[in-house]
Amino acid sequence: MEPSPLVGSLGLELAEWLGQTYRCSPFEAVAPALPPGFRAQQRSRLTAVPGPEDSGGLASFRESTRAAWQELVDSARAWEEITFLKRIDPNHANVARRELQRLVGRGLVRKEVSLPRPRSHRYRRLLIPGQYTDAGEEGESAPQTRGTRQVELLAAVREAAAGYDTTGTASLLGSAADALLQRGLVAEEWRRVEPETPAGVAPANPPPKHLTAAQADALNSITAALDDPNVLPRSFLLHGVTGSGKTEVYLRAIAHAVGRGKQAIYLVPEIALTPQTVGIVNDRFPGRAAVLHHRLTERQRFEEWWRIRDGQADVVVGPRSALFAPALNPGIVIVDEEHEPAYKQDEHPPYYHARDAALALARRSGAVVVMGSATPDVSTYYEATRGRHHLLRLPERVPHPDGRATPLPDVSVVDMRRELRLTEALDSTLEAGRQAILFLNRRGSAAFMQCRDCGGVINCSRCSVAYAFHRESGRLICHYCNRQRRLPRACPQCRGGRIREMGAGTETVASHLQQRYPDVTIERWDSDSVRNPAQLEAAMGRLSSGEARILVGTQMVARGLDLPNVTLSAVLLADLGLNLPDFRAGERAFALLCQVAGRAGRGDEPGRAIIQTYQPDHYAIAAASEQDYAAFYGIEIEARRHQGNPPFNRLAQVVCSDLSIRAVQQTLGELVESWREQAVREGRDDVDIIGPTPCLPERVRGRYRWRLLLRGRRIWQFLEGRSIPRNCRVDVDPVRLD
Ligand SMILES: Nc1ncnc2c1ncn2[C@@H]1O[C@H](COP(=O)(O)OP(=O)(O)OP(=O)(O)O)[C@@H](O)[C@H]1O
Repeated sequence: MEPSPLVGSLGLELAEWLGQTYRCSPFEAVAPALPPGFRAQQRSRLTAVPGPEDSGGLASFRESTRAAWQELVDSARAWEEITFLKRIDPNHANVARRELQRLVGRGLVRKEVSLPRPRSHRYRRLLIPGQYTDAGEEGESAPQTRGTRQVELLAAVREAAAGYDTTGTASLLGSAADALLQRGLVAEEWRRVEPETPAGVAPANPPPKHLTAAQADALNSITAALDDPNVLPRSFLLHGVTGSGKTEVYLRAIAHAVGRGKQAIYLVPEIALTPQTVGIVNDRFPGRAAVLHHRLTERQRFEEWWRIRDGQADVVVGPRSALFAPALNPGIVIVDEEHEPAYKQDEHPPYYHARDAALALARRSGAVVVMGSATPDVSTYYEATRGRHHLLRLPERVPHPDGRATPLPDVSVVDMRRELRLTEALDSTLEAGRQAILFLNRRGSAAFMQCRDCGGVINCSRCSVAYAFHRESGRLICHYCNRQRRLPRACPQCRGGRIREMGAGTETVASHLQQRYPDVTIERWDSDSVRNPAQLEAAMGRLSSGEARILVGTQMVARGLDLPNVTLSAVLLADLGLNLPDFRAGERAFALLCQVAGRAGRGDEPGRAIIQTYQPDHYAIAAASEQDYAAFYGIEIEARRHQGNPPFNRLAQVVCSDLSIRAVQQTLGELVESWREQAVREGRDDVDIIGPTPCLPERVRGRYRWRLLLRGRRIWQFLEGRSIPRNCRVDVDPVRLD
């Protein structure tokens, strides 16, 4: 039994904020604060309620239910719910559950739900050599009296210097182990298993001894706020160019907070992609860091949750959900790469933004929030210029140890209509013994397959998008619903045989490069080739050691890599994503280009970056080529002001999804009509209702999707109390327009 509440008062206050801001139910709002997998971990125990001995009240129940209840009464103790349900009907859990619900409703059974803590420690059984040897045991004949399995096991135990681990093999060992134990040839030892925290990639260098002047200034401002709760605002935007040492500022600020007895939450956009960060935090706070990783098993996350709750971890590193870790005394929250859309939960309610939730947490707890980025979100930057956050700047890269400046890479924009300069740059980079990172925002071999005869494209039958082709597996894969099929020999429309690959993806690029540089080890990082943190850590190891010379990949390669030997970075087709019907397309492209460019020239040798594009004059590309945030921001903020988009207004999208397109259109048609009428009646001319329009893609997994967009300063008040149709979801402050 857990006597204290699982969610403390701070968690409840945050849940209330989530519920109001993102329009979700109280349970949805509190769910992120509950221990991971608590449903699976919870125990319900049943006791018969003393008193109603008259089993006549049971007449309307099944016979098996009556019998089970009687047995529960007779046993005079509590039962696990599952045991009781099985007695009622082992084959029909739903029927049994309904019967139980009625028993509880009638007051015949009391149900108590508790959430047991994980056992304080888990142990592993090891076999070690025993005190007897063959000779000392039963004389010379002993070995012959043993079966082969015993002989093999004994040899294995004697060979395993650190003890023979029986985990996973226990049932196989069975009698052989027992026999050896009995004869004293082996002995048992139970060793405590420490919770597994992903180690990440250990840092290559020791922590720097001195901060740069800009780092020291930034750190002083943050520590002043940590020391004095009256410093307002409590939030900082750390705007530092790539390689300016933002991480070091975070780590020292965390150490300061921890030194004052507080806990720290360090958010990263995608924990699996940041093994270097995990490695650094583990190195700086050995044994005191908890890493929350969605690829840990539910059990492991549950254990980490309790470690944090029990105050055994000072620093929690994790993705957006780590914000809700049960840190009882949070002193600082770091939001690294705060511009990343991954901070928005858009898979299930509550559709929260972790950066905004961190600010809400800070307002309620007095904690300090540090948001860092080389390319801050336009809205965050705007708020900082208006004094809502302190603005801290790291305008230059950390200089070399000998004091020489480390320049930002020299970026050239290559107009793909005229020239292809990348191969020469790659040749010279490899000749100089350096490494290169190539980014292409498209995985697979081909973006789509097109028939040369009729022009038809092979589309997924459940989504209104083309299948991508993956040559390695020889399959067509839908990147929206993951449906797969074999590549047909003939065009499904005209039966022609000339189906061709269109639009190269990372797989094609890697294979072309391998043909061009047969002796060079090439790493490919995308969600097809890197599926778990262990693979990523191994690949990181090959890059750090210099074994791999070229890295090709999707967005995974743009995030936070700090490899000093990389002197060339390239964006293979910057246009992808630039022309999406989303007002943030320019911002996304700018951030991505700067991040990719920023991977080059972080060591002793200056770097260069190449951006290939068909639109060299686009303002986002032009600004990225100068790595000039101010120039980009100046243009972008004026466009936002002109269009009335965030930060000048807030948005909410209402997405309706249904199997029938008519149902979708009808639902949204009626909704928009009634909301417009209500808005007029209520005199609310401050909210625009835009749409309905089809989402992009319009159909996913067989369901049609259309949306309404609300735009205004007080969206929240407008939505308050309005009912939302069942087939619609509301996403307040969306970061992507569906
Ligand atoms: N004061 C310092 N003295 C020497 N080296 C430093 C100092 N601060 C940071 N570094 C080193 O500089 C490199 C770049 O730092 P870091 O990765 O923190 O930059 P960043 O601003 O987070 O970059 P990005 O935004 O590109 O991820 C790292 O190798 C780090 O160890």
